[in-house]
Amino acid sequence: PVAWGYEGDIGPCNWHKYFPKAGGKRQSPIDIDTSATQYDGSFKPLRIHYDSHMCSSLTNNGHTFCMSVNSDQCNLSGGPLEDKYRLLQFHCHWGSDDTKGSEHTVDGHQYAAELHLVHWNTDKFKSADEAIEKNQGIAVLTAFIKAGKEHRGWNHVLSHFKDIKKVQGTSTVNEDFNPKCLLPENQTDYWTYEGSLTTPPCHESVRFIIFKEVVEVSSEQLAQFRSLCVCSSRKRDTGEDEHLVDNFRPIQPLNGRVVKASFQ
Ligand SMILES: CCN[C@H]1CN(CCOC)S(=O)(=O)c2sc(S(N)(=O)=O)cc21
Ligand SMILES: [Zn+2]
Repeated sequence: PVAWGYEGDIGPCNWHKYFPKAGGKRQSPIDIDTSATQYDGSFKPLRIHYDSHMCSSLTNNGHTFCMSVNSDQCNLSGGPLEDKYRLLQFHCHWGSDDTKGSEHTVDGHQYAAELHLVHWNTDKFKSADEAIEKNQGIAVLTAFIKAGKEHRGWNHVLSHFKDIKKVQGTSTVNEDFNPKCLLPENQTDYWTYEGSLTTPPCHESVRFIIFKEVVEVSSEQLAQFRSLCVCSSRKRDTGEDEHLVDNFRPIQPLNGRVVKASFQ
């Protein structure tokens, strides 16, 4: 597999050389210009049904932490979606300080981090591997994160970070944890548009559903995100491990796409 990253020669400006879809016309992330969004009154209520008795595993894949979920009881439907989608994994993107880190921006404002809950279309496809390459294959529930009061739900995930400090570190999470607790209270107000995976291979298969309400976590919790190492490449001349920061892709051209809003 081709190495890619977020800085230097293997950074986002060169992804298209090895991953041609990264130069496509419906790439993500984008800036949400709230003056240009279009209200769509036809959306049905979003249905987010997650159970909490699910075994999952937390991995440091060298680009972010990834909580893989293997419960067929975690489903998403309704809203702008025509089909039923199953939760595959969730992860986050963040920056080296609280002033940057989200992938999408709102009227040019970048948040400290961004949560992605990745789902695949089980009505249309037989496997996630098939769905990730196909139009309407993936739906990503997205919540912005800012520094504020401590988020107790996140501690269930962060408590496992010591086991995944190194790349390819994996920890099995068997506790009673429901990822729904990571979402904002208001789940009726969101923006949605058709885009892509924000990492290589950047398949143009993603429907993004982005909540308007921002979730708060403490600065200490954000610092724990940044404690994860890339560690796969050489140690800096200071001998310290390279840390996994600024793992957000820059915003991409809208190319005429319209961002729909579920609210007026
Ligand atoms: C580091 C690799 N990230 C990707 C891994 N997967 C695709 C598998 O490619 C072979 S995936 O479908 O789970 C997703 S969703 C997603 S984002 N940031 O758009 O929500 C990125 C990826
Ligand atoms: Zn992501």
